Amino acid sequence: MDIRPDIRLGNGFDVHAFGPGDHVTLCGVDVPHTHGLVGHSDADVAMHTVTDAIYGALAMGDIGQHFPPSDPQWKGAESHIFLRHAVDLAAQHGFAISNVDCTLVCEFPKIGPHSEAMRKKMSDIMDLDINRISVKATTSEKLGFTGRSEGIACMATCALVKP
Ligand SMILES: Nc1ccn([C@@H]2O[C@H](COP(=O)(O)O)[C@@H](O)[C@H]2O)c(=O)n1
Ligand SMILES: C[C@@]1(CO)OP(=O)(O)OP(=O)(O)OC[C@H]1O
Repeated sequence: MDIRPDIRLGNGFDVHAFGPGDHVTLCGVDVPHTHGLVGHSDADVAMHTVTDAIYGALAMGDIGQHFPPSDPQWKGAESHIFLRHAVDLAAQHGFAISNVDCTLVCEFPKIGPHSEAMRKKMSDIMDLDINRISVKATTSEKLGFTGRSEGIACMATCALVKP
């Protein structure tokens, strides 16, 4: 008999381009900025990335398969809908989320002053202790599309456990 707990790791990656606007929404927090982010939904690149990491850990597709960008239902949608769907899907399959770690890549806006609010927001949406949620940031040293401030990229890792 296999008595090991079932542990699953998933990763996520997403990019959204800057466009007109005066703020970006990251992890559900509105951060004032010189530009907005372009997307079919609210373009919350961080929340999409964490959502995809959970789907990845479950080996159950990706955000675009669950919420097709061709479906007008999701136009302008708030991304907590997608994240909560992934969390509920994990629970339906007997998994608890152990932890989430995400890294935003952009020169601006600076994430540090907002990271606690972002962790708190994700904690509330996921019903997960804030100490299990990490939000980090790095520049790409002015290299590449993030370095040219053409958009924001995000990477995330998620661990699921089935006791
Ligand atoms: N958008 C960002 C980018 C970076 N930070 C913080 O600055 C630190 C140094 O960034 P480097 O890319 O020069 O290594 C980084 O560790 C973050 O703490 C940020 O808050 N927002
Ligand atoms: C979130 C969805 C919803 O239609 O649209 P976008 O906001 O464009 O975001 P993306 O990261 O490209 O993922 C695809 C879609 O599922």
